[in-house]
Parts: sequence; structure tokens; C-alpha cells
Amino acid sequence: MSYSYFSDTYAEMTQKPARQTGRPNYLPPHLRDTYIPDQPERYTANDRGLSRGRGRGRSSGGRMDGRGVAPGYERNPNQYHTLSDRFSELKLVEEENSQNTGMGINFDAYEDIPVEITGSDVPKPVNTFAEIDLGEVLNDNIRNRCKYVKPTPIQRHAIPVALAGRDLMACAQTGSGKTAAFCFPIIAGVLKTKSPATYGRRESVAYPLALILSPTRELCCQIFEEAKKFCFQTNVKVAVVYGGAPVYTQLRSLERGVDILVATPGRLTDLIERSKISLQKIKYLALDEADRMLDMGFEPQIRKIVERLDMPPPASRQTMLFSATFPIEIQRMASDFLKNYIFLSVGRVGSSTDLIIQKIVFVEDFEKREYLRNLLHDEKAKGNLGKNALTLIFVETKRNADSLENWLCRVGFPAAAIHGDKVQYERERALASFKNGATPILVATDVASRGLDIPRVAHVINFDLPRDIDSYVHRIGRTGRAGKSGLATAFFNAKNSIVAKPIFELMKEAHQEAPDWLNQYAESNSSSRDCRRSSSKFGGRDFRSKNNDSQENEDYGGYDYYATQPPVAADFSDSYGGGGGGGGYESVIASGWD
Ligand SMILES: Nc1ncnc2c1ncn2[C@@H]1O[C@H](COP(=O)(O)OP(=O)(O)OP(=O)(O)O)[C@@H](O)[C@H]1O
Repeated sequence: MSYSYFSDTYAEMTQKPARQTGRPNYLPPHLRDTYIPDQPERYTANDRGLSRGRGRGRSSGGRMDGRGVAPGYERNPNQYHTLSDRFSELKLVEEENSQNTGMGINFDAYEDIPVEITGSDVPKPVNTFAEIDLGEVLNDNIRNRCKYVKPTPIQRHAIPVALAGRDLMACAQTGSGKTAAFCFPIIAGVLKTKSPATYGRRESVAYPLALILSPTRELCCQIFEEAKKFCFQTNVKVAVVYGGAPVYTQLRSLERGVDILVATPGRLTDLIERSKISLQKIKYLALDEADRMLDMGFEPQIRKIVERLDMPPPASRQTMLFSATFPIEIQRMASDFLKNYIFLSVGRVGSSTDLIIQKIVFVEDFEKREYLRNLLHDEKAKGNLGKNALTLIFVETKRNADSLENWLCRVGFPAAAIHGDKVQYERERALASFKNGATPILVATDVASRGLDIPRVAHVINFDLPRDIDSYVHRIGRTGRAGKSGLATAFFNAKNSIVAKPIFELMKEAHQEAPDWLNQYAESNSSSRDCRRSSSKFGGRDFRSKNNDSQENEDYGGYDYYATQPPVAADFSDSYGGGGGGGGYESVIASGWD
């Protein structure tokens, strides 16, 4: 896999002018095509039955029956009815506008979550924002602009730790408010330390006081927008730099001065090397999706930024790492960047919230499209798919994202696609048309799996399951956010046996109904090397804890992540042997990250 970092450079942007961004609204593929069906194709009664003609000879080995079905498990041709029916259990919150208002958030949903904090002299948690000294303007923005009534559990614990100047490694479930948990203390800190000389005009170099790194461009933009909202009328200047967008605009905003810089690593490194940005004055460093930022694909770039460029050493800055997942080995590596840090986990590390109803159905690759079509038709008929109930579909490869998008549009479901091969304005248009409901379905690779906070995502479909449990946790976490409910459906077949055990365990832990056949797949694969690989990333707790290793050994076989884990690039660079996308599409380079 090649990382788009290297194509995100200043040089590329200066040689290749970005395409015009002021295009008309997003045009879904079905409108671009010459063939526009008069009537959306509807399934018939026969379509509903799962085809038994093809693909049945595939043996799943072990205890399976050769049809890829666990003994005793009969595929129910009307399973998707059951899925759609479960929507009635969801309390979809109608939002009056696209802003998350903080109202309608079911904080009780978070109250029973276990919290683990380790480290020395841990500051006490707070119950209200009023108890925290964030400064008057910021408190006012929290209350009146964001309409946050009280802190979420991660905020209750993390903000006092960060305000006390302590380094922090924090893990909390998807959609539980981690962005504010690192933004608020950073803004409060910048407000206290800010001097007019944060920008060296003579050299035209930007000297930010805080740096927030994120793995994808879209997440970067989202954090930037949030931070701007929090900083309203504070005088704190926020800027963003990320690849794929015109560098000139970003340079112009840097020239106006920057206190908090939000960046993807590629564009940041490039601008540092071109002496447009200096990290010399950094006092606060935050890594969002920190485990992703430090895994084997990104680690060299992060190390370069944090250790080899002009960033002050750990003792002279405050470092905060946040994610919903934190594999033990990544924790160990991350500790290089931290000093005397506090480890905080709200909910088990890598767990999903039980606000998400998880369903897993057995679907062979060749049946996936028909199954999906029937599922979407049922949802639509029930009013569970549309402007106010968006559906996010994850596939394994960029090519399959495009092809599924086209197919969906042809069969009457306006969809957009987002993946790493699209130019940035196409990515942004696809995301915008999904967010505003013009195309209520978004087909995505893992580029959209982390961090994105899209209101009204009611359903996440893992059309192709990922190969590690952490990706699954992040993907399904695009729904069921900020106390709201959501539905996640996964299409499973024998090719996904590697994740059977961790998904089964995750579902059990989140009080979901996990089917027996999944358990049988889990058991028949539990001794395999692959399974241990896929589950080993499931970090348990602070790796410094005395008993942590033995606990991990017990749970997951004491697996050493780096002993056999292939580089992440390999994880993403081949697919399930041609079947991953359904419909027999050829496998190509898989999901891209920025
Ligand atoms: N205290 C609060 N009260 C109400 N809403 C909040 C509060 N804190 C955060 N939110 C809202 O919750 C949503 C999810 O927050 P955020 O995106 O920070 O989650 P996250 O934990 O970073 O998720 P992920 O792991 O997917 O990145 C956002 O829409 C945010 O505005």
C-alpha cells in the first residue's frame, strides 16, 4: 500500500493545481449514467430466497458443513426482515439542525461504565463543567454554543488530568466526546500561555503552541471545525493543514497566526521541512486516534514529527493520546512520547458501546448485493433510510467502493463513495452529500472508519468485514454516538473466520445477541494463528499494570503483536481473494488512509 502522505506534499500541490472546487452539487453516478431506470428495480418474492445455485461447494473447513454454514444453523431467507424490525427498538433522535446540540443525549447510558485510572497522583474527576477552570469565554461557548449540559465520563476524568498538566493516554468508546476532552484543556492552556509573539512574521514561520494530529483529512477538518467552535471569541487562533487541498490557502491562514494547529502528518512534515511551520514553541501535543497514528504504517512519520524535528522533548510539553482502541504494544510504543503519564480507560479498552445494536448475518460473497438490496428496500419502506436515517456501508477495496456505489445508484438507492483514490474535493463532496442527506448512503473504505461524527447515521453495514477487531469497533462506532442508539449489521462468511472470535466476544460484552453459529466459527478458529492475530490488538488496560500481561495471556493467548503481526500496509493491501466486494469483483489495493 502506498500512503497518500507522499502525494500530499507541497511540491505536488504547487506543480499540480487543485481542481476547481466551486462545482455544482454532487451528482450521483446514477444521474451521470446514460441509463436511468424509470422504476427502481424491486426484488420479487423469489429474490428474497438466498440463491443456492452457486458457491455452495466452498468448504469452510473445521466443523462447518461445507456450505460455509455452521452445523445446525439454517440460513433464514428473511433475515433482513428481522434486522429492519430491530429499527423499531432504536430511538432515533430527530435533530432540528445539523449541529449536535447536546440535547437528547442519554448520559445515563454512560453512567455504569467502568473507569480505570492508573498513574501517580491522579487528579479528581469533576461532575460539571462549572467545576473546571476553563475560563469564562470557553465555559460560555460550551454552554451556549455547543449546548453541552454536562461532561461525558471521559471528559469528567480527562479534563482535570490534562488541566493539571499531566500527560495522558486515554481510551474511551466511540462517540463519547474525546475531541472536547483534549480540546478544552488545550484551549484553556493556550489562553493562559498565549503571548502576541506566537507567530514570527519576519520569517513567515508559524509557531503554534498546540498541535493536534489526526490520521485522515476529513477527521482533521472535523476537529478544526469543532476547535473553532470552542474557541469562538477567545482570540485563540486555530488553523488546519492537510493533504489534497491547495497549500496556498493553508499557508495564508498560517500567515494570519496560529495558536492551535490541526494537521495530518504528511502535509505537516512537508510544511515544517519548507520552514513554514516550526514546532519549537509547542506546549501541547494531542494525537487523536493515537493507536492508528502509531501503528506500523504511520509510526515513522509520527516519530519524525515528535522526535526528530524541532518539537520540544516530553519534559517540555504536555502530550495527550486518545483513541477508542489501544493495543498493548502500541501503548508500549506510545510511552516513548510521554512522561509520568496517567492511563485512563472509560469502558473496556477496545469495547463498543451497547448503544449500538449489533447484528451479524451469514451471507456468501455472491449473495451480498441481493441481500443488501433487500435489506435497504425494507429499511426504506419502514422509513429507516433517508435524509434523517443515513446508512454507511464499509467495503474492503477502493474499487469495490466505486462499483457498489454505481450499482446502488442503478438499483434506485442514491449513494456516494469515499476512499483514498478520490481527489480531495470529490471526497469532501461525497461526505457533504451524505451528511445533508442528498445521498443517504455512503459507501466507504476504512478512510471513513475513524473519528467521523456524522449526525443521523442510523445504520452501519459491514458489507465486507475488516480483518481486525479494532477496525470493526471504529467502523460501527460511526453510529450510536453521543448517547444515541444505532444499528450495525455485518455480513459474515467463512472468509471472515479470523474475526469470528473477537466479534463474538465483543457482542457478548456489549450485551448483544450473538448467534450460535458465530460461536462455532469462533471455536473452530480459536486455536489458529490468524485468530490470535486478529484478537491480539484488543488492548486490555494500562500495559504498565503489574498483572496486565498475565491477564492478556489468559484472554488472548499472550500474543506478541510485533512477533507475527504483518505490517499494517499488508493488512490493507490485499483483499479477501476477489470475493470481498461481493459480485465477484477483482481484488485490488485495499482501503487507503491519508
Ligand atoms: N459533554 C457533551 N455533551 C453533549 N454532547 C457532547 C458532549 N461532548 C461531546 N459531545 C458530542 O458527542 C459527539 C461525539 O463526540 P466525539 O466526536 O468527540 O466522539 P469521540 O469519542 O471522539 O468518537 P470517536 O472515537 O468515534 O472519534 C459529538 O457530536 C459531540 O459534539
